[in-house]
Amino acid sequence: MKVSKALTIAGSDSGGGAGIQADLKTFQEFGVYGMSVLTAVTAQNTTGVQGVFPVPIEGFEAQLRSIGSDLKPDAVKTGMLFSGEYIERTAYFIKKFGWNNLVVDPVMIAKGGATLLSEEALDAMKTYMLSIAKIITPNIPEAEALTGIIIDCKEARAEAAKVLFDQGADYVVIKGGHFGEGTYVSDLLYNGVEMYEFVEKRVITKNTHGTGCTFSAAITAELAYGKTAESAIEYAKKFIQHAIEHGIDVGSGHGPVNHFVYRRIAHEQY
Ligand SMILES: Nc1ncnc2c1ncn2[C@@H]1O[C@H](COP(=O)(O)OP(=O)(O)OP(=O)(O)O)[C@@H](O)[C@H]1O
Ligand SMILES: Cc1ncc(COP(=O)(O)O)c(N)n1
Repeated sequence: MKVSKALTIAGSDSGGGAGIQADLKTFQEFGVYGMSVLTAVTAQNTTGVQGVFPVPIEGFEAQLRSIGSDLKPDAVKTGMLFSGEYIERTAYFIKKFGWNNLVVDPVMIAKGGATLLSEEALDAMKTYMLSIAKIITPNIPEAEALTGIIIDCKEARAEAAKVLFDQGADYVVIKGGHFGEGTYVSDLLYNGVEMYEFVEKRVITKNTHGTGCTFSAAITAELAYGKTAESAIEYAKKFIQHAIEHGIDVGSGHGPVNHFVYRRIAHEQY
């Protein structure tokens, strides 16, 4: 049986809602064969991050080599890359193995405020990752950090999208989860020519752990199937909306979004 294959290069979330776990669950939901390379292990649950433990760099590189020497992902995503050194090595191996369809989710800070990317890594993210990214999916604070633009209105968000495009990504998606408290939440897509807005109703819920990881994993799964960037983003937006609407009540803090939402809805009909 021939299957589409996707690789995630990211950190582990022991709580299972974000990071590698969110990515693999999402790939599975899309029927895509998932592979993973771990940058760091986080001790984490719905209340926050209790510790961050990087995988030794030799172990990190060994995972990339193992995949590159045997398996060819149809699409790749990056999440928590931990530091400039891991970023530089990630870009090197992606180029060396000729992996295409790269989605860069420039994870920097967890929802609870824990740092997942060291400050010195900002330049490495711009230098190494943006130039090879097909799609970059920053949230508002990440787009601000990468561009130096304060995003307090739609015009500023569009300006930041142009700057990120000029830094090398083919498609820039600036997510709007952190954009005000309005009735709607909108993500902006810029492809170098036009700006598109994807708008959905804002879901009032505390269960939003892993929204960004799940959204970018869904885009990656669609790219692995050979979909265009535009249609991958459009479908991923619908997927994350369902996943947030059906968020899971586990733990005492921010529960995760629901990665198996389609199957669960199907089961509830019986
Ligand atoms: N309350 C909400 N209702 C509907 N959609 C939302 C909500 N919050 C976030 N989203 C959507 O979820 C996706 C992820 O957006 P967000 O801005 O939360 O990313 P993020 O901050 O990177 O996520 P994370 O906090 O997991 O790192 C986007 O498509 C965004 O529009
Ligand atoms: C390992 C890892 N990667 C990414 C996130 C961001 O997700 P969130 O902002 O929803 O906590 C996280 N918390 N942990």
